[in-house]
Amino acid sequence: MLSTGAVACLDAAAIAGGILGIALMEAAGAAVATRAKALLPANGAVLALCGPGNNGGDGFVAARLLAAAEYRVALVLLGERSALNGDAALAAQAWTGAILSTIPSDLTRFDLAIDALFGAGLSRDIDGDARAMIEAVAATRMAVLAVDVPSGVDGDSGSVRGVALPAVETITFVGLKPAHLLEPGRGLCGRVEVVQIGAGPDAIAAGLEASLPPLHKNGPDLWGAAFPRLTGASHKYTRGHAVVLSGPATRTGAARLAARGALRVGAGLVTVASPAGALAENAAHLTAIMLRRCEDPDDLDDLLADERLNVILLGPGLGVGEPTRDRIGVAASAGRSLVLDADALTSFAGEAKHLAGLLADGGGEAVLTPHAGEFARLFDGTSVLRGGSKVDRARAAAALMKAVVVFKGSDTVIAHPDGRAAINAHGSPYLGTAGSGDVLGGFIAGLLAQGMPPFEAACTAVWLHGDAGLRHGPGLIAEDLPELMPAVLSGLAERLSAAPPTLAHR
Ligand SMILES: NC(=O)C1=CN([C@@H]2O[C@H](COP(=O)(O)OP(=O)(O)OC[C@H]3O[C@@H](n4cnc5c(N)ncnc54)[C@H](OP(=O)(O)O)[C@@H]3O)[C@@H](O)[C@H]2O)[C@@H](O)CC1
Ligand SMILES: Nc1ncnc2c1ncn2[C@@H]1O[C@H](COP(=O)(O)OP(=O)(O)O)[C@@H](O)[C@H]1O
Ligand SMILES: [K+]
Repeated sequence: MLSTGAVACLDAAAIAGGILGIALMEAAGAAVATRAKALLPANGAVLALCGPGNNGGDGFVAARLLAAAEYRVALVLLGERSALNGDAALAAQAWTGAILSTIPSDLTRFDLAIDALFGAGLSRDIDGDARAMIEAVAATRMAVLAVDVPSGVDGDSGSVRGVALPAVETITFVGLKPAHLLEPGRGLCGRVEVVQIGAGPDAIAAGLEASLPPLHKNGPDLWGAAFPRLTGASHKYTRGHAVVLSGPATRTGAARLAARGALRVGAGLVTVASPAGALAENAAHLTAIMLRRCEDPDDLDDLLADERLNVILLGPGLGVGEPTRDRIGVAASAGRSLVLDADALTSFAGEAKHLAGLLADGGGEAVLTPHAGEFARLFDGTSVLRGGSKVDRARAAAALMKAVVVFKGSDTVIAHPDGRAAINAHGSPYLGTAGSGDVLGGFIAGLLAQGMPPFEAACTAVWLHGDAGLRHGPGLIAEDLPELMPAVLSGLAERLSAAPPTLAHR
């Protein structure tokens, strides 16, 4: 993905490579016109809203092409025509129709608005004439086609600067920007289409270079190569052994949900480590998953004497306080891969640095999976909470913890301490149900158990979890998520064009 700042570098590299800026703008405007035609009735009426920069330039090009194709076009320019510069001025020169300085009073006659007010160059909150224009159009039922990003949406954070114009569709250029995936931007974009506008591979490489550290849209392209594959020689011990710590009696369900997730996603063995008082309750519900008594930190230490237990998940239903902190201390010092969720994170509220110290001392790899509330509690008092986008905050958290951070939500961000990050858009609101996050933690543990590196394991788990949510739809409860894995994993295997694991045994 590209940051908005990188767009200028990309343009400069394209121009240095012999492509004129106006050619890029013509291609961008042509793509907008093509999509507008698809949204418009024959001879439909278009309101083109053009801003003072190159986003407006794209709007002038689209307006010209639509007028030439016999659509009825009214064009409104924010600001003075004489104030237009560079390519936008050239695009305006080629427009021979009228330029209105205010929007027409009767907006009901328009079928579509092209929103070319502000794109990558939005630099402050919108007010005055621009705000009035946006509010007037937003108050109608007119469909809006946004150029690059809906005006008012900050391209890097997805936040709204004062006011934003919701779109049914957004056409962006060369690559996705963070605002297309981060809320509230994502919800304001409608359907997003990325179009190529003739910037060559060198220019795109320059844009990506300027966008470092890399930010990805989460999906199989990012982690498919690291996804575990079975061979005929695979057996349960090659698929890893995950341990999930259970809470006390009457609070054991979360751990079992996680354990079931770990097993279904492919861990060879899964053990629930349970306090004595909760053994009967856990035993009544577990079959393929093993059960061990684990009353105190010493029991956990004993359990971990078996080196084959390679991943430990702590947090779901575990309780907040000293006993949980002690168990985390033991688990961290065992040097295994850790997944810390829910109560494990809240037990270190305001003490993120202390937790980071424990993790560093143990030398194992860790994945932390806070939702927004847990994130705010854990990082209270640190610079992590100081502004920036959700990606910025996830990156800062990962750097502080020297661990992979999965900052959950409808726009889950996965961040690595080295700065690489991914935004997940593959999911469904039906995932917002009690215990859903516990299963996600289990998926991460199950993939770590199979040897995936933590960043890839976390990205994969988030995607699989989202895929399950999309497949199931209404009526989803957390128990369904592990049981959807056979279908989800078969679908993934097809996507990766790898034979489903069972074929390897034929
Ligand atoms: N390679 C690509 O991807 C290509 C990208 N292209 C297109 O270029 C677009 C980026 O163009 P851009 O850099 O000129 O910025 P843009 O969004 O037009 O806004 C800047 C203007 O808005 C003004 N302004 C800012 N905030 C304001 C506010 N709140 N209220 C009022 N005014 C405000 C700001 O004023 P200033 O801050 O300078 O006072 C300045 O005049 C990009 O989104 C894409 O559509 C294509 O043409 C082809 C190649
Ligand atoms: N609107 C949504 N779209 C996509 N995913 C969502 C949405 N709401 C919640 N989720 C996902 O559901 C999970 C909920 O986890 P969490 O808040 O920890 O719940 P719990 O503690 O009940 O298990 C997270 O993975 C989150 O990203
Ligand atoms: K726009």
